[in-house]
Amino acid sequence: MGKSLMIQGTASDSGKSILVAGLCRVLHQDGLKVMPFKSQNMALNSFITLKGDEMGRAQVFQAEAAGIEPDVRMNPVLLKPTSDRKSQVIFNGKVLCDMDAVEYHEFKPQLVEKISELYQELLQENDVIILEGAGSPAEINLNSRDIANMGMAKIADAPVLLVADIDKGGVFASIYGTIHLLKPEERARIKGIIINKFRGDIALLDPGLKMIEDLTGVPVVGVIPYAQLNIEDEDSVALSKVNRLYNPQKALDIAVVALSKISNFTDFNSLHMEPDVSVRYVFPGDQLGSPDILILPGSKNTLEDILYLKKAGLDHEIRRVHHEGKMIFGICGGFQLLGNMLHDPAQVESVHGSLEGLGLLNVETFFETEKVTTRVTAQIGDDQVSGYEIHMGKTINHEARAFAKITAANGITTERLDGAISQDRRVIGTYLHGIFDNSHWRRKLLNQARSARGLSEIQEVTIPYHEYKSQQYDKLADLLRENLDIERIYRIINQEESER
Ligand SMILES: NC(=O)CC[C@H](N)C(=O)O
Repeated sequence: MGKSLMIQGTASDSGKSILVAGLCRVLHQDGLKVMPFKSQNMALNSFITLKGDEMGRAQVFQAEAAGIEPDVRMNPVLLKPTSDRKSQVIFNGKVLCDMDAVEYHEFKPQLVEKISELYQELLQENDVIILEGAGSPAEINLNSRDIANMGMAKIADAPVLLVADIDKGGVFASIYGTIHLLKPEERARIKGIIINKFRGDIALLDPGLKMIEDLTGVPVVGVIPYAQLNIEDEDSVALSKVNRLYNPQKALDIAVVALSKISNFTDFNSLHMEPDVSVRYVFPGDQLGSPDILILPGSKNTLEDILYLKKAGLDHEIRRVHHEGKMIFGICGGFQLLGNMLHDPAQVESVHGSLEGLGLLNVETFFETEKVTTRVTAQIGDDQVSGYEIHMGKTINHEARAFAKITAANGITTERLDGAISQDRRVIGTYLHGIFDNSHWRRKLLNQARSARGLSEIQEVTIPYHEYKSQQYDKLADLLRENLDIERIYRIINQEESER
């Protein structure tokens, strides 16, 4: 029977996901069978498992850090916001329906039993499960029906480590306030405090650590310095911190349009590994300039995003970049945006009915009520690539060329075409998320952009993305081993820490 440890935060973006990934790596390195778990995720950035189930992205990189294949049971509930009020509710990898916040709050008690059965199953299969909370456990208006923080800690009977972000300021108040807003039995679960994203002199911090320990009766088990690691983050809180400027020391300028409902922005993480590439995100009001490759990413709401692009004047700007002879690349929602028309008669995504797209690809998209979630293998020229599809839209290609030939979907051999390429070959659209993670094909595409600029091609292919990520997880584990009292954390996991 496995053991549990839960990481909760004093706020969103305090570093819970990364900490869970790092602890998964530490335990994995120590030879334990460890699995990440988050009962409920709210994110547009999702992933498709080998079985074709959809789950949150954070548990995917945590699973990689733990050295295991992502499994939908690691994230039973995924909420994908479709508008400011509604979310698509995904349970165990499949869409249940759209609900607003009140409907979901009413529905939650039905989930408790299911989640707890599933959790027991996972405990049987693992030595340790590291759970991640959501936001803060002190949302006192919602706590009666909580399944994400203390509600889940109770189901799992998990000791909790509370992480707080010192970079934001107010760290002691947020720790003290969070702990004191909890009920006594919840408070008793908190066995350690971690201060994250610290920059500065630890000698100055030390007296504060002692004081917060005395005030709360909870030991500080570590202070983690601010570190720059290229590790996938789950939601667009991370996107607001990304680079918005071209790094002129790099030969190729790749610009990704930051759509309002951007999904799967992790599609572009592997591009950061390339020595000749600068990746920047373009928000409304930013200069689009003249990028060598302009990328339109996925979108949870393509119709809303075409209106968003038009309102920001980015539609004209994207056409200008095309006229300048640059490459335009659309993935999923981005592919749909490039087409002539978007039709949503059943109001799957929005109430807008039919809208004109950017008109750069002769394709049109119809939104359907059934969602496609597949892991695929495909052929592009002589490259075999892998990727995954997550979409409700179906796109009819009137161009002469497709982008890829799909050869297997969810492990079953198939033959169908994906995507489209324009006549001038400079506009490319595909449904394949994760396409840039294919190192060999990625280099070919980058070389095409180099040739267009008269630059010589680079033959050397960088290390496979999964190897690069593995190195990053090891670095993260080193950072935690240096700055956390790992032995004490093991005692906490084993519930050997004496009661306060
Ligand atoms: N992942 C995406 O980009 C989805 C695109 C679009 N919203 C669809 O469902 O078809």
